[in-house]
Amino acid sequence: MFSGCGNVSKKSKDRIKNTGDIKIWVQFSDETPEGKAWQTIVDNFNKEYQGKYKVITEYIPRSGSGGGYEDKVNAAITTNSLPDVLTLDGPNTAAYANADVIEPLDEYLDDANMDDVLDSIVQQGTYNEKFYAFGFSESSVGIYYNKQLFKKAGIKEDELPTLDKPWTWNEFKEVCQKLVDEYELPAINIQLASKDEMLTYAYTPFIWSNGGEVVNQSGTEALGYFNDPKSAEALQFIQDLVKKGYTTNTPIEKGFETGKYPMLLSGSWTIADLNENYKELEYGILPYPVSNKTKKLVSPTGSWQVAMSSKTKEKEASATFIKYVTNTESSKIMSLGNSVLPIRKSTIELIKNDVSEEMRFLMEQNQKSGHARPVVVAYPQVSRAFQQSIQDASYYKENPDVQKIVDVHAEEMQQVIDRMLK
Ligand SMILES: OC[C@H]1O[C@H](O[C@H]2O[C@H](CO)[C@@H](O)[C@H](O)[C@H]2O)[C@H](O)[C@@H](O)[C@@H]1O
Repeated sequence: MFSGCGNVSKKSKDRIKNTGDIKIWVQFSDETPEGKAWQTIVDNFNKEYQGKYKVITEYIPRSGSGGGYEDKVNAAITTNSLPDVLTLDGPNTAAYANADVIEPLDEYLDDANMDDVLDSIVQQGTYNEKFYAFGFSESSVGIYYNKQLFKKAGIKEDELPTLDKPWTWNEFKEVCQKLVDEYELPAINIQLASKDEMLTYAYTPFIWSNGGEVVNQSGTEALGYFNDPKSAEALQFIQDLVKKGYTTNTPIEKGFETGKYPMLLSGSWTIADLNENYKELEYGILPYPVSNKTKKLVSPTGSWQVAMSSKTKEKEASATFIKYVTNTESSKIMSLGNSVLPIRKSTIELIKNDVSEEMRFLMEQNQKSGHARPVVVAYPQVSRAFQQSIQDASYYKENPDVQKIVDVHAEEMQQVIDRMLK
């Protein structure tokens, strides 16, 4: 009898808590273009579902080193205090799903028109054949260049690379030399100083372009892949850029934006920043430089996603919001507001005439050469080892032997992968 009473009272407690209000954590600030676009979507949702569901967002920006948000999520996992819905980066899906932090969404998606969603978004959110996390934007990275600095250094518009004829690594180095000779400053900020996921995200395409890999297809082997000479050659390319003074791991703050550096390696969201805060800058975007040997263009994809905490009591409300933030209209608001790539074919159709030439270029590059980061349960640790190997390579005086660097870090990756697979 006692136990019966206990159950009834627990159930009714759950019902009382089941109010339709949901809390969501996001990894950006409400003052950024992304935060503003997000709040518009949330306001629209709250209006449409007034009286039924209500979303409250907590904005927890990632710090410069990529921590902040992730640290808070990790702490909440241990104290069982995650919100109903949380954001997570695309390549972390396997780690979160494997640890049962997030809930599969498949049973809620019958009316979500999933055929309209880009394959890259479905793939990054899928683990063990279940769909766990829904990307709310897609991404791409390119080489931003300052039109005036290029012109003054004698680099003509018709010499610039295209998606069909990108610069090889050697051609890219020749251009860097020309710019360094002219301006006596590094030619490009490749964001080495970010020391976070940006390094894995932006530099793995160099490895793939050269025919290398970080891990094998099934994500079980790093040894023999990350330390294959083809992968090492890509790190050598990056080390050479630092060694020759073409780039630096201690760049001037906002050096490209303020017209000092001729080039910047960055994602599509930089378009929003430049258009808003550096209106004077005349810039364009160029494709990734390609391996001298293969000449294969590869660019990064992947983006932040929304997922339902496996502990939420508000499953219907959470799923309804996740579908809302990823529908055609919300994807349009996010893409135009934060200059990020759409996640749906219908959104691409809807906005293709409204986006800038630079954005259209990145959308095309994405279709032609986009490559997702590997699906590995130990992704966070593998990525950290990758980032460390880049850091090591960039300190070329201390670590001149790139093969040695990849040998050490491939071993480190293998150890964490093996531990996870046990
Ligand atoms: O503004 C869109 C997003 O831009 C960043 O994320 C992108 O770069 C990350 C590497 O730094 C990469 O891991 C992620 O998959 C890309 O979408 C930023 O870190 C995000 O907070 C932001 O939503």
